[in-house]
Amino acid sequence: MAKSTVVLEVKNVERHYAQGEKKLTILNGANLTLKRGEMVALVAPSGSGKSTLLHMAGLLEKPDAGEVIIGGRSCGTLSDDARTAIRRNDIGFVYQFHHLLPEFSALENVMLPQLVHGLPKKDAAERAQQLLEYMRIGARAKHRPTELSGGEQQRVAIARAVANAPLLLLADEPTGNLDPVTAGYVFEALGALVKQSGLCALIATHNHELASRMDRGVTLHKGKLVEWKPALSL
Ligand SMILES: Nc1ncnc2c1ncn2[C@@H]1O[C@H](COP(=O)(O)OP(=O)(O)OP(=O)(O)O)[C@@H](O)[C@H]1O
Repeated sequence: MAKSTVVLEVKNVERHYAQGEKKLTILNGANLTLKRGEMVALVAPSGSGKSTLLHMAGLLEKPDAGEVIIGGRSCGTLSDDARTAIRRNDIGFVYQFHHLLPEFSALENVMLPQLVHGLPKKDAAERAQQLLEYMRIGARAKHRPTELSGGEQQRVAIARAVANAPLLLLADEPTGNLDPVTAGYVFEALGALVKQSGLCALIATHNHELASRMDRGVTLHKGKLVEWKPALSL
């Protein structure tokens, strides 16, 4: 990665969808900068474009205008292969539903991306175990997803997302499917990981309490990102 501590830059990003004859503008000059070690909440009403923004930042979709820069590389003009490589090496994704592979243990689920990355099995297993310990579920490493609680499954999913030491973690409602206490545990584990590893995270959430515990918050207003204040009722 470049020397700069800036990991993600979203610059004047626009995204429009066709709705019949009409043009639906979702992002309209969205700007955002994320630095190493930062955990930023994305709090905005349903349908305002949170997932759309995460898709742009995660190189899953291309903006209609503007630029996404990751680790100093402007991604718009890169080939599909280069974008896939950045997605695989530098970005971790966490979703509301964990999408763990049911036939594999927690440990194996965290090992898999590392094996795909070419890491020897022994090293992948060691790192996977370390990450699970870090998420305080090391003792459940041999269990399959169905033998784990929702919060435990989500912690495995987070460990898997950071297994290849990405620069950037993008999470779409990672605690949306959990009760408030479990959501708090998962959030704490995620926060500790961000601080410890120096990655940065953009986390879409409807949970204002969790959002207020992050370094800062942003919200979407008329397609632009503006600072979010915990007191604001959205
Ligand atoms: N491929 C698409 N084609 C047309 N419209 C789309 C497409 N994807 C998203 N939209 C529309 O764009 C808007 C923003 O969607 P998005 O999923 O980004 O919202 P969101 O803020 O993540 O919502 P939620 O909190 O409900 O998940 C919505 O009105 C949605 O219907």
